[in-house]
Amino acid sequence: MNLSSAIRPGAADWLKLPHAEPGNRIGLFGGSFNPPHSGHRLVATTVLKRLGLDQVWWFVTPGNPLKDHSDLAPLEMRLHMTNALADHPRMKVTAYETVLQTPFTARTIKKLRAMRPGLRFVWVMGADNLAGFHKWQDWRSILGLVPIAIVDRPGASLSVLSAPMAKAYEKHRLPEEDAALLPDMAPPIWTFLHTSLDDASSTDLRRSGS
Ligand SMILES: Nc1ncnc2c1ncn2[C@@H]1O[C@H](COP(=O)(O)OP(=O)(O)OP(=O)(O)O)[C@@H](O)[C@H]1O
Ligand SMILES: O=C(O)c1ccc[n+]([C@@H]2O[C@H](COP(=O)([O-])O)[C@@H](O)[C@H]2O)c1
Repeated sequence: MNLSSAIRPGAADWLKLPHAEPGNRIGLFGGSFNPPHSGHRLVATTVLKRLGLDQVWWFVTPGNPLKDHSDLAPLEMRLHMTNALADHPRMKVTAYETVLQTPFTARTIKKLRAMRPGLRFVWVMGADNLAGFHKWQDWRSILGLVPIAIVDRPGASLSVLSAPMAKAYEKHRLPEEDAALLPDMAPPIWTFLHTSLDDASSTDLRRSGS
C-alpha cells in the first residue's frame, strides 16, 4: 500500500520532516489523535518543559498496528485537527511515517536516526502505552535506540510498577527529578513523569460525538 497517497498533493507539507538544528533535542510523540485532545497537549507540554526539549514532533500515525481502524478518521483530517491543537512554535506536526511506509515505531525511529544523526531523539508516550509496550514490534530495539519518556495518565499510573517493560528495564529507569538529563543519556534509559492528570480520551470524544 502506498501510505502517502492518503494525503492530497496540496497538503504535501505534512509529508516533510520538520526542520531542526544539529544537536537539538526532539521529542517524538506518536499518536492516532483520533481526535486530538487536551490530554495530548498536556503530554507534549510536559515533556517540552521537563526534558528541556527544543521541539516536539507530533507523529500522526497512518494507523496504530494494534488498533482496529474501522473508526479511524482520515489521516488528513487528523493532521488538521492535531495542528490546530499543537499550536506552539516548538510543536511540529508531521505524517512522515506515511513517507517511511511504516506504522511501526521501531522502524520509524531507526530510519530517523539514520537520516538525522545530529539530532537527539526521545520517544514520548502516555502511561497506557507503557502497559502494553511489550506487544509492540521489536519493542526491545526501541529501548536500545532512544531514551523514552512516559507521562502519567488516569487509570494507568500503576503501569510503572506492573508493566513487563517497566519490570524488565527497572535498572534503566531515571528518577524523574533528573528528567532534564534524559535526552543526553545513552539508551536504554527511561523515565516516568508524574504530572497533573487529564482524563480526556479520544474514545470518549468519539462516543460523545464531539
Ligand atoms: N489523557 C491523557 N493523558 C496522558 N497521555 C495520554 C492521554 N491521552 C492520550 N495519551 C497518550 O497520547 C498518545 C496518543 O494517544 P491516542 O491518540 O491513542 O489517544 P487516546 O485518547 O488514547 O485514543 P483512544 O481512546 O482512541 O485509544 C499515546 O501515547 C497515549 O498514551
Ligand atoms: O510499533 C508498534 O508495534 C506500535 C504498536 C502500537 C502503537 N504504536 C505507536 O504508538 C503511538 C501511539 O499510538 P496510539 O494509537 O496509542 O496513539 C503511535 O505512533 C503508534 O503508531 C506502535
